[in-house]
Amino acid sequence: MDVTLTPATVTGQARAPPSKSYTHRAILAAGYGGGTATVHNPLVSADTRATMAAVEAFGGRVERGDDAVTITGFDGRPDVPDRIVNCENSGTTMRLTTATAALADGLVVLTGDESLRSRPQGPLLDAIEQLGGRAESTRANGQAPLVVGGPIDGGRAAIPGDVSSQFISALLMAGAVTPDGLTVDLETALKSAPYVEITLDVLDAFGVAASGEGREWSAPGGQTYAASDGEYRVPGDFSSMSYLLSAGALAAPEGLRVVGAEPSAQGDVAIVEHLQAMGAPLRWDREAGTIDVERGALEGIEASVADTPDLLPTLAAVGAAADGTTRIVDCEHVRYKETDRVSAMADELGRMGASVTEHDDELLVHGSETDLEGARVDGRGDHRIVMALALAGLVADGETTIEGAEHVDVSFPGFFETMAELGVDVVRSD
Ligand SMILES: O=C(O)C1=C[C@@H](OP(=O)(O)O)[C@@H](O)[C@H](O)C1
Ligand SMILES: C=C(OP(=O)(O)O)C(=O)O
Repeated sequence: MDVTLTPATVTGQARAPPSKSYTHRAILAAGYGGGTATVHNPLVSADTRATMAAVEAFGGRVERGDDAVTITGFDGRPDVPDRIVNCENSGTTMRLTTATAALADGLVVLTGDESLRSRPQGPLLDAIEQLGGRAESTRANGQAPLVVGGPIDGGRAAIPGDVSSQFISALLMAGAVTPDGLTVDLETALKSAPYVEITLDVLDAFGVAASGEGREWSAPGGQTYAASDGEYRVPGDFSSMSYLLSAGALAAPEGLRVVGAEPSAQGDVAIVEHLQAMGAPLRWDREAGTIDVERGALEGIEASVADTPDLLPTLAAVGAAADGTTRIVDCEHVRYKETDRVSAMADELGRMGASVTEHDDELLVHGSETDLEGARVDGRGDHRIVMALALAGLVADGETTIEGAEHVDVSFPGFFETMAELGVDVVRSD
């Protein structure tokens, strides 16, 4: 599906979708449990449905209700699935459940779509082998399809910290139910570190201890996952909110309110400070969970995405409409996502007339709203590229057509409906 946008102003109120990262972890944590847990306010999207299906494949039961998912877990001992585990487009699902597979007494086959089959899994496979499990890439290239099995008892594994934090999250989640517990030694400094904090936050809510700092992270073994009173509530998603808040900063002369913005461990709350630093009037009432933002005279900033890789497409798009240079640094790991997002944003914003310079670990966007021109752009089959290009389309001169707009279903299924409710003319075509 293509979506065509014309310049617009936005106003009114929008609800933040539930957090994708918290939802994945809550569903899998409940899956590791022995009893039943209800996850309230879950994100139901293509990626989280893949995690639900994986929990079912490992022997859990997942029932979807109104604004809740009820899960009966497999009690720390996953079945050997009678089917492949299809992680679709979701890196989080594949990494988290590859470690689950290492607990199975047999072999598990994990795969995904073309994008996921090109993303790095090698360090996690090596770690599982160090722990005595079997972990292979069928093409011997460190990518899915994967064949993984165990059961591992725990132990100690060394792994790089700068490819994906999901490897560490995965090993801690699985390590807690091993007999011996699991310690991860990082060979390089951790990137995307707040996502490991999200993991610890969810584990804590399920009564599971894990800890670490710097280069050593561990989960004692023999633990049981159980949510307090069998209930867990997912907070709002700040990566998804980054598009709504940026739409306000770019195009809401009368202001825009985002609700569902309660504080949590998400590193992507940094979008609030980035937009303020760029000059957008923005107020976050943490108690009420509301953020009010208005259009501002935006100027370029320097921002590190070491901890917040998913903000790169948003920052690049806003930077393209801000005056001066936006310098996005520490971004090499953003190349290992659904697509190489550094080069995708450089190319697609370039098609809209922006001047963008790409380096290995840095993206320089030389912005000016008056230079952006509507164009036909490729969403690269990547939800975040689609949503970021929609932001540029709000302020570009003329029509912007985004190809592959349906991919927003991965993390923010109602994105274009929300934009339309805020006043944007969204025209869909095949
Ligand atoms: O654990 C998670 O929920 C995520 C971790 C990050 O990936 P990396 O740790 O691979 O950078 C992030 O980009 C992804 O969208 C979600
Ligand atoms: C990279 C992302 O997710 P995942 O790694 O789960 O595919 C994302 O949501 O931007």
